[in-house]
Amino acid sequence: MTATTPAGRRPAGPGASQVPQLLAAIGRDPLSAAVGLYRRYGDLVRVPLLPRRPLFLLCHPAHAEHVLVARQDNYRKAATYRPLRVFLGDGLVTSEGRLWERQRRLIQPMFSHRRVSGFVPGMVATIGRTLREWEGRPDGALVHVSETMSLLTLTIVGEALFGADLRGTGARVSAAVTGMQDFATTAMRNPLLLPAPRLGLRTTPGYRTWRGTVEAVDEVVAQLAAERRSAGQDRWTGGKDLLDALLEARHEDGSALGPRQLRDEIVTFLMAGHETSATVLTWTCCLLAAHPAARRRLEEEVEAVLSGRAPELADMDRLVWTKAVLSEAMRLYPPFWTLERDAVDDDEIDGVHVPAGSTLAVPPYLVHRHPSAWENPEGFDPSRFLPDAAPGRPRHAFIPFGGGRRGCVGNLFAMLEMTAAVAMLTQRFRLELAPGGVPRPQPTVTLRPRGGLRMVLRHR
Ligand code: HEM
Repeated sequence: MTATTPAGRRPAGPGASQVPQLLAAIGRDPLSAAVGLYRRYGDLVRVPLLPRRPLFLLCHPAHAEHVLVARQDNYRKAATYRPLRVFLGDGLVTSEGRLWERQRRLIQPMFSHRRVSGFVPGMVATIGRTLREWEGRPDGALVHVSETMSLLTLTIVGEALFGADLRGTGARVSAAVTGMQDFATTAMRNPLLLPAPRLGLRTTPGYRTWRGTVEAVDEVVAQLAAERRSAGQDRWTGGKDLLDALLEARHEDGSALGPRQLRDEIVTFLMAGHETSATVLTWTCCLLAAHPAARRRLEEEVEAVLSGRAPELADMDRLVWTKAVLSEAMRLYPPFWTLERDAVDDDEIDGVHVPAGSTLAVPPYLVHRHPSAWENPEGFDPSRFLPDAAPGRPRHAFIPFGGGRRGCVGNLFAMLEMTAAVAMLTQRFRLELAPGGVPRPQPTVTLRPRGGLRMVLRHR
């Protein structure tokens, strides 16, 4: 199949009469629907969802670069993020314009290389504590990998950014985030959402339960802000954390962040900073079990670099295969499997007219499999991420952290915690697939293994 839509031609895609059928398919499984559209029509697909406001599916690395980087000023977070906005408010992920710029300026320094590097000892201690629970389990026990990874990454974010011990409330927050994602996903598939967002949300099944979930998270968040530890001695950095920065921030007129903005930011970081990394760690465990040669190489690297001791910051650069494995897991199962934007003004992509108000979906899941950039795209092959393995690969063929100014602020944080977690897990255990094998991905806001992931624990 030719992937590119020739310039100047009307883009390929289903006709208006096929839209109801397509909406039903999106409702059932949006990932399969996107893959189906790509296979049938190529890498620039136009779907006439609403009159004058079509949906474009863009799967080529050059499209990703166009929307996320080259013409980023013309694109804002899509209306499909509205269900998320109800939960995250105007936090960094969902805000726009000057408000977003101000927040990003305030928060970015907290994620500098120096600051984030300082989190490594705390991350390692938390990972060690989490894995000790598995050490007590008998060989052959079934462990809940996705749940453990979720609690692990939530605990790390809580401690690093908010100086809070979330081990007690963690399971509640984690379950709430999952509930929020499920609801947001159902809402995003509600055909009423785009023309009538409020009605779309209220008519989505589970709306009431979901409001309850939001309130439960709000309680935890309010408690976090109220319990701000003043001494800070037991904080990882020994210095100021994100919560301090938010509490101390002042607008140009000298006023502090209001309680609503503070709440939105905390909820945003609890969500964006934990479920994503947890999902990658979960898929990584699963892929390693399915590819024993890659796992053996990982075990050898971890032994050669660490000789049985805990990882330190200086080791991170030397755990080259470990990081390649994580990148390959993110290529195949990018947590944010689709990124969506609305066009502010008219644009042209590959010679195709994109009217203002169109929604553009750029799915990393499909960009990461585009044959122009990836050989054997469906295969698991971490060596493609070894240094100098693919000098000519377009930069935006790999966009697990998005791109441009709205790219992930926590990417280094995530890479450090995930590298340490995989290395420490490999030192102690080997995880085997339980009957049923590799689960199918479930496209919610993040791409989770359907039904969670349980694996068989083997001690090394
Ligand atoms: C493997 C882990 C992670 C992945 C794959 C990931 C992916 C992404 C992606 C794709 C975006 C852009 C979304 C869009 O363009 O619509 C994003 C934004 C963001 N991420 Fe991450 N993320 C990860 C970990 C983290 C962590 C650990 C944190 C915080 C500690 C974090 C905080 C954020 C925030 C606040 C934004 C919004 C940035 C902005 O719009 O200015 N993420 N992330």
